[in-house]
Amino acid sequence: MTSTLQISRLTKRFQTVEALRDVSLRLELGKRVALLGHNGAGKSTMMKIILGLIPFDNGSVTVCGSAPGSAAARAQVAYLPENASFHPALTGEEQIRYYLALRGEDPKQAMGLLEKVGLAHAARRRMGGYSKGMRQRVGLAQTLIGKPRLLVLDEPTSGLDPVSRRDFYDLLDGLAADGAAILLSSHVLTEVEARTDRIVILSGGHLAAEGTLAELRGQAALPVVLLITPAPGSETALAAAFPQSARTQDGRLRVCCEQARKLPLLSQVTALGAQVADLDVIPPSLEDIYSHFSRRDGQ
Ligand SMILES: Nc1ncnc2c1ncn2[C@@H]1O[C@H](COP(=O)(O)OP(=O)(O)OP(=O)(O)O)[C@@H](O)[C@H]1O
Repeated sequence: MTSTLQISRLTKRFQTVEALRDVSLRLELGKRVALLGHNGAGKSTMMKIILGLIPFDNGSVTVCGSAPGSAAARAQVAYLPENASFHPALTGEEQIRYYLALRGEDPKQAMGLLEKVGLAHAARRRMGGYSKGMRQRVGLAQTLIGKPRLLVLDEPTSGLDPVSRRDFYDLLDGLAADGAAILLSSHVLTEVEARTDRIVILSGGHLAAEGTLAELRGQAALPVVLLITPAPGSETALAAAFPQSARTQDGRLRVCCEQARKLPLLSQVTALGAQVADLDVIPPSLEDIYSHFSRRDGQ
């Protein structure tokens, strides 16, 4: 697979603070990668280095095969800051036309780009009257100029309502399907869990974990939870069958088990036949996994 971003043993210091330490990462075309980490973990520093805005001390970084900040790299990369701000007197269309002209592209593409982010209906309204979600869409339209191969998005959904968040991720899905690689930071783990391909956890400037959700689950080896609903009249028998269980407020039995014990336990539950009304198997969430890797690092 083609790699749009290759980071190898990257280290960056700010005076006495080691913002990034020995971080290695690869980002493939068409992949959506979430960059997670506590405040101060090094996410923005990594993004600034990828964009060529600040130098680094050690290691190597290549963006589509070129040095970050070089003309070749900048032609392939787009960036959306967390709080994109625009002149309130300009319309969305005027703003995008302006950016297109700056990039040496035909300003006539503006409406097409705004249409792509679902903002064509408001393109001729002044941005002073736009909601936060609409401004984020203008920001995203700006990132699409010149069909970049790498999109770097700093907390792109912060401040958006649930529907706007979902729409935003739908847009990202389309861009990734068209072949763009997307690196986004977020503190909203539930949306990241469902809408990205790989997860990178930075902790205190180093790479605490990296992989698909399934891979991180495997590495963390956290327990699985089984929620067993007893059939009416079988509550006592089931509680006796699973002495390690705890009863939930809604009357279900909660059993925690290691991954390796999951299948034997499921067999035990199914063997109880009609005594069991229902069963839910709950794997560890990204929040559990994130806490695990962060705690392991003392964060
Ligand atoms: N220009 C700077 N000068 C000095 N220290 C800095 C500078 N920029 C970042 N740092 C330090 O580097 C570390 C990483 O900061 P960074 O902004 O990359 O974190 P972050 O993960 O983006 O955090 P947040 O989620 O709060 O945005 C922090 O300790 C921060 O104080």
